[in-house]
Amino acid sequence: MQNINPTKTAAWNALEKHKAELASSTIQDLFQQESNRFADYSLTFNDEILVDYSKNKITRETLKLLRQLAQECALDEAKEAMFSGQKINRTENRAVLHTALRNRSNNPVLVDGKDVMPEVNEVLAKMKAFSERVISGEWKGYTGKAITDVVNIGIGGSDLGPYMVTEALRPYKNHLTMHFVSNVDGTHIAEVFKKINPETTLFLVASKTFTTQETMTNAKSARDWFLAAAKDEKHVAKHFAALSTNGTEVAKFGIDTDNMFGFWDWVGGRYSLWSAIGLSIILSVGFENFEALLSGAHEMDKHFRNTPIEQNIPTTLALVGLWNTNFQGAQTEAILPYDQYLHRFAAYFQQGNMESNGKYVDRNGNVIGNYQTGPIIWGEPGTNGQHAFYQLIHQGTTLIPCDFIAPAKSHNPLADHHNKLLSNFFAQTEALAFGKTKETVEEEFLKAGKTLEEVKEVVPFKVFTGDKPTNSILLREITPFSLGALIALYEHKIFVQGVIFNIFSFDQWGVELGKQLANRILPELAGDETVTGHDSSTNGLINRFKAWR
Ligand SMILES: O=P(O)(O)OC[C@H]1O[C@H](O)[C@H](O)[C@@H](O)[C@@H]1O
Repeated sequence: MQNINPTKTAAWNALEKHKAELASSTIQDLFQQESNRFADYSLTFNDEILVDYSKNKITRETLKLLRQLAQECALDEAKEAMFSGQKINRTENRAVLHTALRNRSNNPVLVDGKDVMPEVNEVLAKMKAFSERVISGEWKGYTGKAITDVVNIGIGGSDLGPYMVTEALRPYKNHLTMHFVSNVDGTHIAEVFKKINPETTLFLVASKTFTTQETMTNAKSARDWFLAAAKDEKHVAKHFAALSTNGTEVAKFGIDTDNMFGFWDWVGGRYSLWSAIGLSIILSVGFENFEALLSGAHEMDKHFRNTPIEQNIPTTLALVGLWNTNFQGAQTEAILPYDQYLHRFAAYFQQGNMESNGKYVDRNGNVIGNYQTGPIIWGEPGTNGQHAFYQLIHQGTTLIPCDFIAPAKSHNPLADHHNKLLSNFFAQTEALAFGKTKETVEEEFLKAGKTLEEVKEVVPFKVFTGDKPTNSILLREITPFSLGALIALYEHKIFVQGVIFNIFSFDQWGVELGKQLANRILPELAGDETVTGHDSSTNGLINRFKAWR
């Protein structure tokens, strides 16, 4: 992977000039100039996912220059470095191979000269056998009863991915009730304890490192709660499994390593739902559906690796996103799924994108001064968002590019709900792009029998400038396969942007300082003594906490 400052490329320079030339055009103008924008600026994956990026302020020239930028930043070489197991996570000296976890072709993938596929397949086979026993009821708890509830204890990548997918695939669910505990706030696990029975509950302790404070604290409380009922430590083996890379810590915690499902340091936490961390997904929807999820992602991996840049969906979305943040002034990106089952999708990619590309130091170790790296990611399912924050997207002073995502086919085709839902999706992207002029507002008033004199004060507030960029991602249906492909699409989008930003997308040093300071503060919270070792604000807060608790 080369270390190229994107702003030093010829393409970046040309994009700056091009941006100035386009400044006076609106998205509406571009639609008037090009009658076929939809056909020319949309791509289809596998006849299952349509990506329409026509409602962005881009032209053929914009795309040509953005593609040139990707080439000048050696994107193809970086892609091959990732897929072939090179240690592109240089600050941790690790390969980045979530693609190997879903490598359904089984072609060898080498890390340090060793093919990782046999181990990947071995863990998959172990998860299959285990999940079948639990789902069928053959696996019994300590009083001989079958498992009814599964509690995944994990945080960050060991929670967001499996939780998001489990929710997204609810239509494929079996009888097991799933719970996800992440927060170290005792409330989170205490509320789950109220709903479960120790005799019929299986705890999955999901942690890549098996040292994460929140997860280990929750796991210990789960164990204490379980033993309060089961009494005998030997019963732990029937009710606790570990999903981790750290066998030593798993054994120390007291979980039978027969019940451990391993993965490897070349799986990033936020890219780990495809690994043993996906066991809760398998328990919820069955192994076959998990395999279909892997297959969907694998198809997207092949598309990303092999499709020329002009038709390459993740690359195109990455380039359009980069254009919006670095040349159009956007700082955030909203992800707006018009599908209730995808209600954690934005939260999942908040970690995916912001932990990967929220970096201010480039691959040479220099502070980045003159371009933006990862955007702020946020979002909520439509139409809820429409009644909450869309006001600002339509009429605020900040530009917010949005991804609208929806399935054509609903899993719950109730009366006309789905047409209503989708009419909102289409209408929003139309409204954001084309707006509403002063003339139209006045015309509407005239039609309603008002005079222009009567309404002149209110007219400005009813004008929509439009010219707001959106991507529309329409899926035929949310299936395990299409969901796998959709997730992989976003993962690769993040990768492409990270390559061009010249940053390391697969480390996360930015989360460490807070943890370090919390470890220093924790013992200070124990006694009643006044704390004086920090700044006045931190001292003041700690001391008031001690007085009030
Ligand atoms: O899976 P674990 O080792 O418990 O890590 C859980 C999470 O914690 C860390 O702070 C990282 O920021 C995340 O990337 C990670 O997913």
